[in-house]
Formats: sequence, structure tokens, C-alpha cells
Amino acid sequence: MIRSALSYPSKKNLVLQCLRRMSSLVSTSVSEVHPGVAHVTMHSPPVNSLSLSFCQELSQNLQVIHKDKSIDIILLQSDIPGIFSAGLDIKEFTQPKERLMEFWTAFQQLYIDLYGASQTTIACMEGSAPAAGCMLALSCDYRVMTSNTKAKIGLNESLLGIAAPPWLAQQMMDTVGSRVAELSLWRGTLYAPEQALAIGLVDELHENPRERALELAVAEFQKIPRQARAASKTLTRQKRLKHFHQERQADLEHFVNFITQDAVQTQLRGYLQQLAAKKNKK
Ligand SMILES: CCCCCCCC/C=C\C=C\CC(=O)SCCNC(=O)CCNC(=O)[C@H](O)C(C)(C)COP(=O)(O)OP(=O)(O)OC[C@H]1O[C@@H](n2cnc3c(N)ncnc32)[C@H](O)[C@@H]1OP(=O)(O)O
Repeated sequence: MIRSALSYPSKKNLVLQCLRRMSSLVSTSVSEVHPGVAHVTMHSPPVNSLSLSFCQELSQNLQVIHKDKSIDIILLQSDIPGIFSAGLDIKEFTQPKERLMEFWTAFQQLYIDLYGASQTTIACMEGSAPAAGCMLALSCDYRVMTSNTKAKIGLNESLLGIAAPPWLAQQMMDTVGSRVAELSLWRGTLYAPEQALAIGLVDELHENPRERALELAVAEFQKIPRQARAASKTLTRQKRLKHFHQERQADLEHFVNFITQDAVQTQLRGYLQQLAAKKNKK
């Protein structure tokens, strides 16, 4: 579905038009909302879970925006009320090995494309962001979250009987510090907005994250020279990305070996049943 949020009468932008055409097929849309500022909107009901195709599409859109020199700020948001992203699509974990490899490779690529974006990126979270949903937010440069206490954010992988991949755990450590990350990871804590703000997992709470993110982009971030923003990002992220590329193949093998263990598969099936039971109780 195309979101025609091109509310600012900017010059014709062929790249964005092309993205909109691609996006009409699947679950993300791209629109320029202000000169230099693009919304990337996730809309894969019911919960924006990251399936293979969703990861690939989001990556593809980000790669096209990266090449578009007219865009220097990306606002990542969801149009599903109460949800930013539910993280990886758990049903993908029960697929055959070839598909698992393709899936994890696409997820790795999404991390590279978002964490490694040269543009400034802002996560506008109007709802929950567990696990890989939190990864999307952690990969952005700035996080604005709803103040609605129903929303939760964090790395809850341990509650599924799995662990976050090392590079995601590292993102958490880089953001909230080692000790808080360590406790969060083994407890699988999902934080309410005020708690997330208190530990530095998000940067701001606002009742309207989209409005606030656009205000920040235009009134604050665009006033900082673009090349300086990009160079500052390189300072803090280049080392992590280099390490990630070196470890990428090992990470893929590690994931497949881990996720296909009988004990892990049993845990995951149990977790999916819990989700279904919770829904039936509603
Ligand atoms: C030693 C080191 C080893 C390292 C090895 C590395 C291994 C790493 C492996 C994996 C990493 C994983 C990262 C992840 O992202 S795992 C995913 C974690 N996500 C979650 O736990 C979120 C679960 N979902 C929820 O909590 C809720 O759904 C919520 C997002 C809060 C929304 O709640 P609500 O609005 O009430 O919606 P429902 O719960 O009713 O759900 C609606 C339907 O959506 C389905 N659903 C929800 N989440 C997922 C998901 N992540 N994947 C697939 N499907 C999901 C849910 O079952 C409902 O489906 P249906 O309508 O068919 O019943």
C-alpha cells in the first residue's frame, strides 16, 4: 500500500518515486515529508514481525535511500497502532535450514543497512519494540518513544529460550552500559517507557513521537552540517561494523546451529502457543 505522505511540495525525486512503486507491493513505504527528511513506514499487520521478505524489503528501501543524496534524515516508524515491531517473525525459526540461512542473512543485512546508514536516523516508536524490534531502534541514532505505558521495549529473547545474537547484545551494552545490559539480557526485561528513558535505552518520551521526531529533524539535526553528522557516526560505529563483517559467516553458522537444536525448537513452539493463548483470552 502506498502512503502518499509527500505533503511537502519538493522537487520531483525519481528515487523516492521508484521506492513508492516498489513499496506498493509489500510492507514498507517511503515518503519525503520535508526537504531532506524521509519517513520509512512499516506496515506489515498484525505486528510488523520481521519475516524474510519484510527484512529484505526494508533493506532494499534503505539501500535506495542511502544512494539518494537529497535525503539526509530518515524517520523510521510504524503505522500499526501500539506496535513498532514485534521483532523477528518467530515462525521463520521453524523453517528448513536453507530458508533459515536466507532469513538470517537478510536480518544481518538489515542491521548493516540501518546501523551503517550514513544519514541520521530517528526511531519514532508509537508502540512496543521487543527483541529485533528493539534492534531496529538501537540501530537508529536517536530514539523517541511514546509515553503510553502499554508500550514496552527491550531484549526479551531469553524468555523465548534463546539469546540475542552477540552484535545485538553489543548494541545494548553500547547504549545502556554493560551491567544494565547484562541484567536485561538474562532477565529478558521489557521496559515501560519511563524505565527505558531512565536507563538510556530511549532518548525521549513524547505523546506524539512522529511529530516530535520531525521537529527534531528540522529544528535541530538539520542545523548540524550533514557531513559532520555522518563523520561522527563513523567514529562510533565503524569498528563495530568492521567486526561484524569479519564475523558475519560465523554468526550465520552459529544461528543455524543454535536455532535448530531440539530443545530450542521445543521452547519456541511453546512460546508461540503462549502468544496464541494470550490472544484467545482477550
Ligand atoms: C550463545 C549465544 C547464542 C546466540 C544465537 C543467536 C540466536 C538468536 C536467535 C534469535 C533472535 C531473535 C530475536 C527476536 O526478535 S525473537 C522475537 C521476539 N518477539 C517477541 O517475543 C514478541 C512477541 N509478541 C508480543 O509480545 C506481542 O505480540 C506484541 C508485539 C506486544 C503485540 O501484542 P498484541 O497487540 O496484543 O498482539 P498479539 O500478541 O495478540 O499478536 C497478534 C498476532 O501476531 C502474532 N505475533 C506476535 N509476535 C510475533 C512474532 N514475533 N513473530 C510471529 N508472530 C507474532 C501473534 O501470535 C498473533 O498471531 P495470530 O493472530 O495468528 O494469533
